[in-house]
Amino acid sequence: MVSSVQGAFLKFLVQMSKATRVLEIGTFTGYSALCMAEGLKGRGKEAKVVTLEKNIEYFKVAKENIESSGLGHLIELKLGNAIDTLLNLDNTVQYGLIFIDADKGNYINYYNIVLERNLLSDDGIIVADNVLFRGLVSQVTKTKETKDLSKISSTVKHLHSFNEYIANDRRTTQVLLPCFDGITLIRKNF
Ligand SMILES: C[S@@+](CC[C@H](N)C(=O)[O-])C[C@H]1O[C@@H](n2cnc3c(N)ncnc32)[C@H](O)[C@@H]1O
Repeated sequence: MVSSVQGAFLKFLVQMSKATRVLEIGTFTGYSALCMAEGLKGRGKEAKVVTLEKNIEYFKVAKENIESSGLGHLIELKLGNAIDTLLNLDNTVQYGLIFIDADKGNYINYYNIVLERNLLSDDGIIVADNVLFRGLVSQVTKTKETKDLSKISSTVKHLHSFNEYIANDRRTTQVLLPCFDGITLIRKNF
């Protein structure tokens, strides 16, 4: 779950962007969805955070939190595996900000589906969380030199692969901010 400062940062990004639609991959208790919904206030009837969660217990907790927040009209929860949900989302609707914060092994898949299905608006940004994972991601590069990657967790390896993958992807421009747990901002190239 994002910290309160990161929540304020997400709200700020939504306010700065022209987004009326925000897509979140990974709801948990709904905290970051609520922060981003705060940033959508005053953006009209179309304004919505669509947030995806596969775990029914977290989904129920998030639903309760969102309903009691007074921001329920700005948030739509979708239960299910995010890959399936993304593949079935109406792609005539584009999102101005897409926050990737679910299972790290699927970050590359989420990124590719978002771009291939054209879910990101032309002036939109993708925000990917935990890309430095407690500073451990840098260990992958160091350990590669000694060739002993067995002690590195799969989460950390997945995030390293994601960082390398997007850095080599000519479809987008990215900036990795070494704040919070590492956060990358990504926009489309033309
Ligand atoms: C780090 S938490 C999200 C935290 C939330 N964004 C926040 O800051 O308040 C990640 C969430 O993604 C969900 N998740 C993991 N894999 C998923 C998948 N394949 N599809 C949908 N949700 C998934 C987990 O159940 C968990 O609730």
